[in-house]
Amino acid sequence: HDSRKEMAQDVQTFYRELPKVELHAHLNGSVSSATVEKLVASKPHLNIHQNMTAIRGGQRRTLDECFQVFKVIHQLVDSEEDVMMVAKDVIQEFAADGVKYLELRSTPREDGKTGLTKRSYVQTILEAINQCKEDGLDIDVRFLVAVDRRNGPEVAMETVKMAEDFMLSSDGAVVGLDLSGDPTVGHGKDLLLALQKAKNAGLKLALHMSEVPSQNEESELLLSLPPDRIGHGTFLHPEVGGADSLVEKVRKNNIPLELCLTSNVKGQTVPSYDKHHFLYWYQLGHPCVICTDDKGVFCTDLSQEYQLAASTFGLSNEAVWTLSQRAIACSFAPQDIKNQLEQKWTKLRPQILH
Ligand SMILES: CNc1ncnc2c1ncn2[C@@H]1O[C@H](COP(=O)(O)O)[C@@H](O)[C@H]1O
Ligand SMILES: [Zn+2]
Repeated sequence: HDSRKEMAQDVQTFYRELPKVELHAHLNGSVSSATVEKLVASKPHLNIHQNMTAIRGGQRRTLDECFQVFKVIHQLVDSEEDVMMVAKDVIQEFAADGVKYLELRSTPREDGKTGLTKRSYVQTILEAINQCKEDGLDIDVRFLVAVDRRNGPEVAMETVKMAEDFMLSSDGAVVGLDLSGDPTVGHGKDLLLALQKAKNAGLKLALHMSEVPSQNEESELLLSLPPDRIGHGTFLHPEVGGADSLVEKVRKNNIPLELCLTSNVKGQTVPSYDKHHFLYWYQLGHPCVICTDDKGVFCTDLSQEYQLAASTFGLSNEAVWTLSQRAIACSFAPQDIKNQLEQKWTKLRPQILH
């Protein structure tokens, strides 16, 4: 059945109309069931079914099982043509959900059989971004090149070099670097040099950190860079085995957190919505940005995530509006774009917040 229809019924108009900023979205995790259907139909020999690419309703998976799901999606998306369709669909879906500014991230992949190279992979996504712009979609899209921590320091360095090239040649579309991948594999210390190089070159850093317990040492190291944003940061604070020193560093540097409620609950790193670390950081007045992570895999969208945060933590519409507006400043957009977005929010406010 169609999960988008399921959602549309129970997300209130206010959250749909709310202008939103999405800063943490992995391309292949964001592929909707409608797009998966098209991919499955074009590759019948793979014998892949819808239920292998998405975690529906009240289902939970271990984080490990979530990473198996990405492998299935990667099998379905293995050519320039697929990457183009997926990127365009994902951008259109975010735009239709009221996202006015989107930072997509994706890990460059190659495939000998289709001729896909890591460079053509990124180039294709940038082309999709340009096409959506030409189509007049009301969404500004930027791109973060992702480093998969599983692939080790050499690939990380190679990816950083490519990201630097694209930053200079993409007319402002490539703004930063992401560090992601299975958090239980590899160690941040081996990637520090590559990350430092990216930062020195002017790429912004959005790093997954403390997504699982017992990574204080790695998080301490990564925070020394320091990154420009943190993905998840689920286990940074002392109440969950983190440390005061970590919290202090994050607060002192005012590093925004990208928080993904459904992803964390379905991936079982957080036991229930009301126990989500959003509350801890929000109560400190720390910059928190609500994001989807993998809207396709976790069957959600950004409107739904805002509604979830509001209903779980009792946020007024006013507070939700402020939350979405404050995300603008956390983006890696150039200052003139941030100003334009602020103006857009100011203009829309009386129509939507009554
Ligand atoms: C659930 N929590 C998560 N933690 C860490 N990394 C994640 C992730 N969700 C997604 N990714 C990263 O994004 C890739 C899929 O998109 P792309 O092929 O890059 O577009 C995954 O393979 C993983 O590296
Ligand atoms: Zn993520």
